[in-house]
Amino acid sequence: MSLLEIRNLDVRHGLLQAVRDLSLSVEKGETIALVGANGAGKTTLLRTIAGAHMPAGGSVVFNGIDITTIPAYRRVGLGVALVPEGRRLFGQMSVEENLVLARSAGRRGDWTVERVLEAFPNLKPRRHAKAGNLSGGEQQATAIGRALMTNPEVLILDEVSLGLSPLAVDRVYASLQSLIGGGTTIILVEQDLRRAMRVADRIVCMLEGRIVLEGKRGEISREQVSEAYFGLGTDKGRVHA
Ligand SMILES: Nc1ncnc2c1ncn2[C@@H]1O[C@H](COP(=O)(O)OP(=O)(O)OP(=O)(O)O)[C@@H](O)[C@H]1O
Repeated sequence: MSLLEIRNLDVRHGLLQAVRDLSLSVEKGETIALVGANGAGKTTLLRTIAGAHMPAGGSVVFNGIDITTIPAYRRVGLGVALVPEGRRLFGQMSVEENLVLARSAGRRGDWTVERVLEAFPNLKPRRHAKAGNLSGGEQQATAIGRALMTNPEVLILDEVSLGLSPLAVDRVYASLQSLIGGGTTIILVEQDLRRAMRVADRIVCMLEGRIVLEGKRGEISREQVSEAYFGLGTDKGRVHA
């Protein structure tokens, strides 16, 4: 049984259908990079998995439990954590307070403030700083740390690199790498194709609400992903590389 089974998912924003009849299985310990042009439906898919948006059709099954209609806060308790685009930290609260607050929402587990600070060493001197005064990279690290404090079984990261300097992106990925190596299941949206293809076990490319290409790292080329990204050569439907 896969950790996450998305079946025939339809998601709408009013009249606009952002996700169309989408099915995807995610195995335990896998890292999936979701790529695709602006408006392809990536954020909508992640938010629907996390329960921030309800689908019009289809189902989301996590650990064998149908969570399709379960509210977001209860999904956190089941082990689903989303790091949203824009990070959404409590700006007037310190890094530590943001982290501690998340713990009560999540599952029991090994993540502590100390462990997050070990995973993201650049946060150590900023522990008592207000989140609103942090750099973009420090905010992203705090947002990921906050998600980790819920002891997730699947960590969902939207636009990991958005608005960060190359150095800050390197730092965030260096920390993520230890999680990826440690068996945490990760679904991430990454605009930088080269980085996505370096970090993920599997690349999933979306176009206009559908998956048009998916393949394991090493079995899929950048050219294939680029073509799918722009909708070239995908008239045959979903392609498994
Ligand atoms: N709250 C909303 N209300 C109305 N339409 C929305 C809303 N959120 C997204 N959409 C529309 O749904 C479609 C999919 O958007 P979504 O943000 O999921 O795509 P994306 O692949 O994450 O794009 P981006 O890379 O630009 O974030 C787009 O056409 C977008 O305009």
